[in-house]
Amino acid sequence: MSYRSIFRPGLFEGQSIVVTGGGSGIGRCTAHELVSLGAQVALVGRSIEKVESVQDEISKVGGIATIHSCDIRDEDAVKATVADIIKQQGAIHGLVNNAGGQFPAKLEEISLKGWEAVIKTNLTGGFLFARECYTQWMKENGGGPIVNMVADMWNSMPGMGHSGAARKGMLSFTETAAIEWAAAGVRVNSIAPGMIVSSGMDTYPDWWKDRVKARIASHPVKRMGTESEVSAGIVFLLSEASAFITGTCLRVDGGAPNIRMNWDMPDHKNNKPFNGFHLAEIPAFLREDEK
Ligand SMILES: CCCCCCC/C=C/C(=O)SCCNC(=O)CCNC(=O)[C@H](O)C(C)(C)COP(=O)(O)OP(=O)(O)OC[C@H]1O[C@@H](n2cnc3c(N)ncnc32)[C@H](O)[C@@H]1OP(=O)(O)O
Ligand SMILES: NC(=O)C1=CN([C@@H]2O[C@H](COP(=O)(O)OP(=O)(O)OC[C@H]3O[C@@H](n4cnc5c(N)ncnc54)[C@H](OP(=O)(O)O)[C@@H]3O)[C@@H](O)[C@H]2O)C=CC1
Repeated sequence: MSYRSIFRPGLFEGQSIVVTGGGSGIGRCTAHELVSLGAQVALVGRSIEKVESVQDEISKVGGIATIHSCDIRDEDAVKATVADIIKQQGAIHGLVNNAGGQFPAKLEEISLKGWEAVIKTNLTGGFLFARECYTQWMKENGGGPIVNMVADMWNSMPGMGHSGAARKGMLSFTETAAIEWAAAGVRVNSIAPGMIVSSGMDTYPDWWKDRVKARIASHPVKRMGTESEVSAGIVFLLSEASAFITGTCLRVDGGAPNIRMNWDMPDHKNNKPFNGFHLAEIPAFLREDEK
């Protein structure tokens, strides 16, 4: 993987930045971006093989990455991992709380175990990692930026009820942490990618992938985003360029608003589908001709 960043070389020189979920997709891309800007990174994930392979890529370009196998839902494991990162890297100057995931399913098909697996992955795990980075390092050492991964487009999105609930919770956590930890010099922001081409959706069922493809036609910029477009937003939020920005959420979604609000307007007169959706799919209360 070869990286040429649009940001100023040396932007993160001498900094140690943690990237959870750094073994694939957006996390892997962000790790490369940060290393190309002078940082050393701590890569966290459940699978040691995945973070190890990114560590190899990074060492091939002369960068430094430490690797840490940890399930972010396990409080003791998170405490030990943050301590180990501090021991190995000597400091934590920033945290990218990127690890996350879910499975597409209707609400009635989600078991309690499935619900809790997703809520803990996308809300509790991020809280635990941020809390430990704060208490074990940032609080007493001048603070640092924290970037939390959310997904604004899952607000009320059918098939993503568990993840949407967790991500909205993470937005609220971001706002509260930004206020409580501001005095210690900690900035806390969220980033909300829209539809991004990444390895993350490889395991999703075909009906979901078809649904994503169908959305492209009605997307304002008619394409999905890239991992590096998300990484660029993360880098901005980690950098001094965003020094007065905290407690907010940066959308990287090509202008696609909340999915619930993003109903396509049909061509009523000709009863034709518009932007990929047939009239019959538009709820009656939105149809002008039935008012
Ligand atoms: C049109 C709009 C387009 C929007 C695009 C949005 C694009 C979003 C993309 C991404 O976020 S991609 C990146 C995300 N990456 C992933 O999602 C990775 C894959 N997911 C996971 O790793 C898991 O989902 C997980 C929950 C995070 C893993 O948890 P865990 O390892 O603990 O899971 P399990 O032990 O396997 O299962 C726990 C529990 O969950 C139930 N379950 C799992 N899959 C399903 C399913 N497909 N349907 C229903 N239930 C499921 C599983 O059965 C277990 O419960 P019990 O059966 O034991 O009760
Ligand atoms: N791709 C997209 O369109 C969008 C993605 N997002 C979010 O962006 C983030 C990155 O996604 P993306 O790169 O696409 O997908 P990936 O599935 O490639 O990345 C998710 C990473 O999180 C790690 N992870 C998952 N669960 C845990 C856990 N319990 N403990 C530790 N690590 C964990 C995974 O590693 P391992 O399996 O080894 O633990 C994996 O490396 C996720 O939070 C995702 O939901 C948000 C909006 C859109």
